[in-house]
Amino acid sequence: MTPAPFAARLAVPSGPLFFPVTAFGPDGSLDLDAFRAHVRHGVEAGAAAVFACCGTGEFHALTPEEFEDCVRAAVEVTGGRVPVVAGVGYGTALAVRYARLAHAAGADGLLALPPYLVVAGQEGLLRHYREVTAATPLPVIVYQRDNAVFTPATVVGLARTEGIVGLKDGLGDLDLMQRVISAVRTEVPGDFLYFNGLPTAEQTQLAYRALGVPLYSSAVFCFAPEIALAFHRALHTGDDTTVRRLLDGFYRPFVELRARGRGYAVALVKAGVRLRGLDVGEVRPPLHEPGEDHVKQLAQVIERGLALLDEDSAGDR
Ligand SMILES: O=C([O-])C(=O)C[C@H](O)[C@@H](O)C(=O)[O-]
Repeated sequence: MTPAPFAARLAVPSGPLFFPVTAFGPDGSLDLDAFRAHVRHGVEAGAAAVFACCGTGEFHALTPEEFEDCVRAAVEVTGGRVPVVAGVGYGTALAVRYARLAHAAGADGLLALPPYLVVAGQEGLLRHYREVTAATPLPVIVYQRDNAVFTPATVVGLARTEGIVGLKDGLGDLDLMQRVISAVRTEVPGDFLYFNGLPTAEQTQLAYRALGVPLYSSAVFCFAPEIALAFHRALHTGDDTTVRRLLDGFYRPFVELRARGRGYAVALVKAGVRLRGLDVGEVRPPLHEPGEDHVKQLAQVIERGLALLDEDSAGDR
């Protein structure tokens, strides 16, 4: 059976979008076995797509060889059950190189991270993403955040580019997002995918959904797939009581803890995966490990989140 085109497979996701961490051994080298186990667990738990080597996957800390090995491992483990999207980034030449490596490794699509370091104008940004997209036949999702923030006109330009299928927003400016969605809807025929890509996107997903953005990334899915799945299900079935219970009892404390340290967006997620029993190692510099006290608090937050699910099923009985 020919798999449905990439955008159609993502448009109505059957579960959370999974951004796995990348596993490292005690000496800091890549641990592909642990990475495979992490990806396998996520796909079997119900991920709708695997976004390998993105922000949560420490793209910035991987050599091109490690990147290719990880993407290939994710593709093998996933076995076509759900799409594998690989992060690509840095300046145009390197981003093109990563895109080709991802293509060679069998990825189904690319997430284009912001270009490295410079703050560029709209014209240069558009050219950058067009060149990266032209490098392979893979569909590309452009990730808006930090130094890559687009005007509605630029997103119209991106959406008109053959191969660019969507925009993932990590900025959180709802007024801008509304204008972007309106401009693309008015000026570009066909579907364009939008993703809420803010850290712990569940926290803001009610607002994004109201704008017409049904898709969101989930870092929580890495270490508490039960909670991420319950939230996803509740959101999609209109179970507002569960949505609110998880937001109040789990997501808010997690978001607040995640804001306590620089780099916790990744380091705390990795600590969560270890707490749940899979040794994916530590983050690589320049990130650093969370303090012991914060890891303890994370364990409590996870425990409380899991207990909320028990309350939920007890209520069903
Ligand atoms: O590049 C990345 O890893 C992401 O943007 C996805 C994350 O899951 C993000 O939603 C987060 O950190 O919560």
